[in-house]
Amino acid sequence: MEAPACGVDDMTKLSYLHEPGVLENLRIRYELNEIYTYTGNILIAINPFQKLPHLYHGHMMQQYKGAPFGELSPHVFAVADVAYRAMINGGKSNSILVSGESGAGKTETTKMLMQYLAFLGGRVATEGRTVEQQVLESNPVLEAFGNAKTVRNNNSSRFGKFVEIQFDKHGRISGAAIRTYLLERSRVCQVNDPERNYHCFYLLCSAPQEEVEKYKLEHPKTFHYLNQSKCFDLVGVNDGKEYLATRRAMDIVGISEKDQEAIFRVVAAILHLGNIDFTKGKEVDSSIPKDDKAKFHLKTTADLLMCDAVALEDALCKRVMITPEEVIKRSLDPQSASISRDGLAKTIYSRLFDWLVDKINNSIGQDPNSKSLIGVLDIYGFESFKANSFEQFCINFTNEKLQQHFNQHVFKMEQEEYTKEEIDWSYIEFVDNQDVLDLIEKKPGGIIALLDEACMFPKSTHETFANKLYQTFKIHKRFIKPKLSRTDFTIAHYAGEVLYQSDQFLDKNKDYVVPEHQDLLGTSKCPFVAGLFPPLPEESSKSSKFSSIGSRFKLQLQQLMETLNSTEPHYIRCVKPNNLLKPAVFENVNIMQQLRCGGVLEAIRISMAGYPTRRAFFEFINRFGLLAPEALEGNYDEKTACKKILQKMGLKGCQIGKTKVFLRAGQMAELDARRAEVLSIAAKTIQRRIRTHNARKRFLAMQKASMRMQSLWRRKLAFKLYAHLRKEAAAIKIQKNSRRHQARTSYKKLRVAVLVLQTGLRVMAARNEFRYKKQHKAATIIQVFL
Ligand SMILES: Nc1ncnc2c1ncn2[C@@H]1O[C@H](COP(=O)(O)OP(=O)(O)OP(=O)(O)O)[C@@H](O)[C@H]1O
Repeated sequence: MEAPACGVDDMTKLSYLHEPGVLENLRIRYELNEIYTYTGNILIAINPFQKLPHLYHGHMMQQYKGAPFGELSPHVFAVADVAYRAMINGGKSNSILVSGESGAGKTETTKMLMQYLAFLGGRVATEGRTVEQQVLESNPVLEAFGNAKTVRNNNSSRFGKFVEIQFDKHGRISGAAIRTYLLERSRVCQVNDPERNYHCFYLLCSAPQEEVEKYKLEHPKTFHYLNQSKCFDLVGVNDGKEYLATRRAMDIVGISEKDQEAIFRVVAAILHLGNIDFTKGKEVDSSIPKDDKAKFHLKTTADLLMCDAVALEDALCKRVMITPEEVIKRSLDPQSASISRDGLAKTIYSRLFDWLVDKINNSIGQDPNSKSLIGVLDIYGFESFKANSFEQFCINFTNEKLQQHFNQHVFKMEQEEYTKEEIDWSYIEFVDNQDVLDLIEKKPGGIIALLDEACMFPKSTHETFANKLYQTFKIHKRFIKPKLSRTDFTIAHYAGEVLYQSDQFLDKNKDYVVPEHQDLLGTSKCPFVAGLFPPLPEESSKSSKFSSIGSRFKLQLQQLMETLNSTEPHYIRCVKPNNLLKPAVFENVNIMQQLRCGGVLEAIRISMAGYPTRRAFFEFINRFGLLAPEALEGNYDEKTACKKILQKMGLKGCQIGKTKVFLRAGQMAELDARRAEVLSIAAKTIQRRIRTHNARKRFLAMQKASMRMQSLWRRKLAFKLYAHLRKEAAAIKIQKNSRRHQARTSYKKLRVAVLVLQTGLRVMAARNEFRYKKQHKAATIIQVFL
C-alpha cells in the first residue's frame, strides 16, 4: 500500500513485513534490473541470468569505496566494503557467507566479492605475480576441476569453498588460503543425461593436437565416463580455448609446467581407466579385460600413471585376503572389478583435486603475521530432490549448521540494537535447530555415528543401517520413518522435510583406499602420481584404519564454524528466479521457497517477534503527528511528542528508545489505519469544500456569461429596433418630401395654368377693354369727326 512504485531497497523499510510484501518488492525491483535488495544487513541477490556490466564497472568499485552502508543502491561491493572497513577500523576478522541453491549465482557473487577485495587491498602490480592475482586466478583452475554442467547450472561448483583472504596492518592483501569441502566424487564415474562430467575432461579432449595424441585421446563420446550422457559441448563455450586459459591460470597460480603435464596425464589416465571393461575369466568368479580395446586402455592407463600394466590389472581384478594362517589372493567377478575400477578413478580424481587446492595454497602463501582476514564462503544451499542420497544429507547438514549460526547472529544483532537503544526487552523465542543437529552429529548416537558404526561391520547392509536408525530415533520428532519403505528415512529440516534413500550411504561414507590400489600407485615411477598416494602412517594403518567421509566432513564443518564464530559475519542470499535459467522470468512460488530456506523469512520472523518496526523520532512525528496535533503545537521535544502520540493512540507494548520508537508487530498497521481514518475525514472535508468552491465558481462564471449574452442580445435587438426606426423615419421623410414635391409640382402646374388662364382672361379682358377703349376712342374719333 505504502510502497513506492519502484520498490524499496531495504525490506525493513516496508511498513508491512510479510511474505507477499517481500516478494512483490523483489519482483518490482527485478523487473527494473535492480537485482540486489537489503533485508537489514542481509543482501538478497537475484540472479539476472544476463550480463549487467554497468553494475560491476571499475567506476562502480570506485563509488562504493568508503561509501556509508545504505547510502548507495544495494550491492555486493557495499557488503565487501563494510566487511573491509569493519576489519580495518575494528581490527576484527570478518566473513561473508554466500548461500543459495545451485545456479543462484553464489560463485559469480563470490568472484565479484574477491575482485572488489583485491581492488581495495591490492598492491600496485610489481614484478611477478601478486597475491590477489593468484587468488583471482585460482577460480578458473578450481572451476576446471571442480565444476560441471548440471541440469540446474551449466557451470555448477561441485564442492564447497571457503576463501580466507589475509590482510597486513596496512590493509593490503598479504596471503590467502582456500579450503574446499566435499567434492562430488560420484560424478567422475557416473553422469546423468543431459549433464556433463567435470570440465577438465572435455577441455583435455579439445587440447592442441599434439597433446591429444600424446595422451591417446579421442572425442569424449569414446569414453565411458563421458558418454553416459549425450551432452558433450556447452553452448557458448569453446573447450579448446578454455584449456589454454586454464593452463595460463595454472601458470599464474604457480603450478609448474612439469606439474601441469602430470595433472593432465592423470586426467587422461582416468578417462582410459574408465574404458577398461571386464569379462569372466577362466576361473570361477574371476575377471579379465574384455577385449583388445580394453587391453589397450589398460596399457595406456598404466603408461600414463607410470605403473606396471600387469600390476594394474591385478589391482583391479584381485583382492588380497589376510587370514591368521595365510595370505590369499581372491579374484573378483567382472561386476566387482568394475566397481573396483570406478573406486580407483574416484580416489585418483579426488586426490588430484585436493593436491590442486594444496598447491594453490602453498603457492599463494599464508601470512603468519596477519592479524585479520576476510573469509568468503561459497557453499551449496539446501537440497531436496526426488531422490536424496548421502551428498544431499551432508549438504543439508551443512545448511543446518549455517542456519544455526545465522539465527544466532541475526538474533544477536537484534538484541544488540535493543540494548543500544536502552529499551526493556525480553528474550525473543526463535526456532532453534539444535535438535536436528543433535540427530545428525551427536556423538554417540547421531546418524553419522551410527553410519560409521555400520560401515565398520563387514556384514552391515543399508537395510540393517536403516533398521538401526528406525529403532534409535523411534520417538525423535525430527526423524520420520516413511510408512511404505524399509530403507528410506525422512528428516524434518528447518527448511522442510527431506526423504533420504539410504541405499548408498554406506558405500559413499567409506573413505577407504583399497590397499592394492594404494600399493600400486604409491610405487608409481611418476613422482607426481606417487605423491597423490603417500604411504599411510604406521599407527593409522593398524589402529584407526577406518575413516569415514561423514566424520571427516563433520570435523571440517566444526572447524569452519569455529572460524566463522571468530569473525563478524555478513550474509548474502542468492536467489534463482527461475529454473529455465532465463532472464526476466520471476517464479513466485519458487522464489518464496528459496527465501524460506535461506532464512530470509526467518530473519523477518525473528524481527517480527521483537520490535520489527522502528522509526527515528523525526520520521515518526512526520508520519503520525497528525494523529495528535496538540503534541506538535505544544513545543515539546521530539521524544515527548512521540510519547504523547503513542499515549493518545493507546498503544501497548511499544517502546521509546534513545533515538527511535520501537513498535510491536501490527502496531504500525494500526497506526496507519488510524492515520488513514484521519486523512480520510480530512480528505472528505477538503473534497467537500473544493466541490462547493468549484460549483460556485462554475455558477458565477455561468451567471456572468449569461448576463453578458443577454446584454449582447439586448444590444443587438436595440440596434435592430433603432435601425428600423431610422428606416421608418427616413421613409416618412422621403414620403413627405416626395409628396411635397408632387404637391409643389402639381401646384406649380396649376398655378401656371391658372396664371396662363388668368393672363389669357386678363388679356382677353384687356383686349376687350382695349378694344372697347379703342372702339371708344375710335368712336370718339369718329364722333369727333363725326
Ligand atoms: N550477477 C550476475 N550477473 C550475470 N549473470 C549471473 C550473475 N550471477 C549469476 N549469473 C549467471 O548464473 C549462472 C550460475 O551462477 P553460479 O555458477 O554463480 O551459480 P551457483 O549458485 O554458484 O551454482 P552452483 O551451486 O551450482 O555452483 C552463471 O553462470 C551466470 O551465467
